[in-house]
Amino acid sequence: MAVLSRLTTSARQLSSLSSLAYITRTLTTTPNPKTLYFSQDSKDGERNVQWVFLGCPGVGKGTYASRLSTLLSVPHIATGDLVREELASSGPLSSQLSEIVNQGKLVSDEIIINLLSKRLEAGEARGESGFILDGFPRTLRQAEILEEVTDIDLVVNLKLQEEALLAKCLGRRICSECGANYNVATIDIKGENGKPGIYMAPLSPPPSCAQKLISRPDDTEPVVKERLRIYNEMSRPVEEFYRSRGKLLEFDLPGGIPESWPKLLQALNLDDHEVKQSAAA
Ligand SMILES: Nc1ncnc2c1ncn2[C@@H]1O[C@H](COP(=O)(O)OP(=O)(O)O)[C@@H](O)[C@H]1O
Repeated sequence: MAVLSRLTTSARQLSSLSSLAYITRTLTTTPNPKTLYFSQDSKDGERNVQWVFLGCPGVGKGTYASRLSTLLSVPHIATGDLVREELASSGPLSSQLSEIVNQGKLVSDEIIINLLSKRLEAGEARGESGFILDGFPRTLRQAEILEEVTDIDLVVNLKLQEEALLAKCLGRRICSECGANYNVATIDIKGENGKPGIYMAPLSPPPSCAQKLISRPDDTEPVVKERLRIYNEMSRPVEEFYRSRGKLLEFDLPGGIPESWPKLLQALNLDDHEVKQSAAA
């Protein structure tokens, strides 16, 4: 896969890539996801979608990226998961990574690109094509490198007010046995001064997972606040990077999954048939 070899080369050369030039354009057009999605038909010899999900910690990137990856039959690649797998493997990087992650900081561009290259390589060996990236790029430099190695079709920017983000991170639970994600928080923020309120019901575990729930060590209040601060400092510019290239689709979450999923599909122009199939799944 060309993307892989170019990304691997970028990973090797990263330290020398001190000033990758990028053109700041003032395009404010919104991409047309319908065109993007339907142009991917493999029968026409086109490749699968190459999408990116941006958004603050706790916004639900993983939830929606994972649902869309099933719908579009492309892998969902979350760099946070790659980091956690590396941590769990107790490999040479793991103690260095755990310190960084547990302080809410970003790991280096070089490490993250190496982990992503390895993941793409393994996927290529399994015959994967296309991707939905979640949590990458998170710095301007990562975005510039990605732009150099491949064409990203669409970038979905999920948005939610900060009060809800903190509550969602603190309410996040994972089944230690099957890895499924749940959320025990009930979010009920009243609208005021023209700002809309938002209600999100908890995503409760079934009895089979209820006794096995754990929290991520970086989902504590001080660490979440630091991750939000770092997102604003390091990742907001990535939104502008894609906005200026006409690739950014802004999506304000209207509520929990039942309200947001159909609206997201609508915003992406994925047709009724697919919506009904996925709602039934
Ligand atoms: N693209 C990236 N660049 C640097 N660090 C990353 C990247 N993706 C993940 N990480 C590291 O992994 C941690 C967990 O990532 P993730 O699960 O995506 O968290 P979040 O809930 O904050 O979006 C991050 O706080 C960061 O330390």
